[in-house]
Amino acid sequence: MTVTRGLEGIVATTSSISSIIDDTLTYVGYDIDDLAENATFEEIIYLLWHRKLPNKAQLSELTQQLAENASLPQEVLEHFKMYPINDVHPMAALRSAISLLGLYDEEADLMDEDANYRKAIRLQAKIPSIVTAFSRVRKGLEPVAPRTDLSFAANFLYMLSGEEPSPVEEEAFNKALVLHADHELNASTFTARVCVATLSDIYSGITAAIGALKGPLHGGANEAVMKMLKEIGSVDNVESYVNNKLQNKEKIMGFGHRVYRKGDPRAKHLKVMSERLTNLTGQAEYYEMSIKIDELVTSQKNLPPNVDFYSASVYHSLGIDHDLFTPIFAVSRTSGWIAHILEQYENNRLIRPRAEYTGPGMQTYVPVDAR
Ligand SMILES: CC(=O)SCCNC(=O)CCNC(=O)[C@H](O)C(C)(C)COP(=O)(O)OP(=O)(O)OC[C@H]1O[C@@H](n2cnc3c(N)ncnc32)[C@H](O)[C@@H]1OP(=O)(O)O
Ligand SMILES: O=C([O-])CC(=O)C(=O)O
Repeated sequence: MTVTRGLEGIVATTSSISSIIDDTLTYVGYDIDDLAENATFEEIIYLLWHRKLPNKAQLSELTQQLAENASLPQEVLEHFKMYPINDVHPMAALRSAISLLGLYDEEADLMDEDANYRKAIRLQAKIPSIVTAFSRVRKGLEPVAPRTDLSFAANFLYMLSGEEPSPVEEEAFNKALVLHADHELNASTFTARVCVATLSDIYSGITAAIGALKGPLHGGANEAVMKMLKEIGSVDNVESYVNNKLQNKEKIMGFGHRVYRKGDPRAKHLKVMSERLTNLTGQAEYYEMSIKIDELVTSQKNLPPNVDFYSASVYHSLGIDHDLFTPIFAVSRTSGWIAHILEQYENNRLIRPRAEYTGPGMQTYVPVDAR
């Protein structure tokens, strides 16, 4: 047996959703740079699920379906009040709430294509309501009902704060959603595909994916980056902090990637946004610390920043609580997870690799009294 630790370089499936070739990321053949500058997140959802950009009528139908399905069952809202609220990480709350949502979907176990598409809409529509409602309930505030006249991005920020975002905030948040939507066979997407390849349901697949995204080597890195920036505190402390970490062979969060070698193409868009938003909100120090960390880690370790690095200061500038950064990643990535889950169902085979056994050789059972 040849063991490939971490499945590095192993091609485990075919997919027509997104690709990373020579450090270029495309969704269904469209360059991420083009999409980041021009597309709305609603268009991206349609693109990933249908493998083509929507025309006006298709886009307005999807937008309407998302708006109509955004409300949460009262039972899910009530459930938040039962959590040990101060101790619960929003990713754990989200993982639990998505699983719970499945209990209130009468079609949860229906596996036909149309039912799965209806569930896809419901999940994508409700996940922003879950994240924002949890965030408010834990602060003792009432959830804000979704509006039907706002874009997906604006609605999220509105439900979070209760105030309509400015055009600059809406544009930045939309771009962040577009950039995080899909990424080939990353760990959480692979998890979703492994789960549903047993012919389990879509709620189980998304719940499993959220669990995988939560870890700091994957989506959890954006929150860890913000923690690092707070810990460093000022530009003057960056050099000693980074040198110390690297000397101790500790990882700097937000750097490195399993697939990209020259750099993550999404990071440059977030870097531009970080500069703009930190300046606009009088928090330029966060951008200045970030670029200094970037210079040091890139020059000393040849490790460029990934999508999680500059997104931290972007979300911070938008006034978002730091432990909501990874749930926001999940709100966007749900579009990609769903696309992959539906693709897996279309051409399914159980995913079941092997392990090389390294335990003891054959042993004889000894009854407990004789041990
Ligand atoms: C959305 C996303 O999931 S993007 C990734 C988000 N995760 C992070 O930002 C966490 C920090 N980065 C990392 O832990 C890694 O770079 C990963 C997990 C992203 C990729 O991991 P792998 O491909 O398995 O690389 P691996 O962890 O084996 O690292 C290879 C070498 O680079 C070093 N390295 C990798 N990333 C970093 C880092 N961020 N800081 C310092 N050193 C690093 C490792 O220490 C290792 O060095 P060694 O060969 O001297 O032991
Ligand atoms: O592809 C990966 O391994 C991680 C990543 O960048 C993502 O999921 O966006």
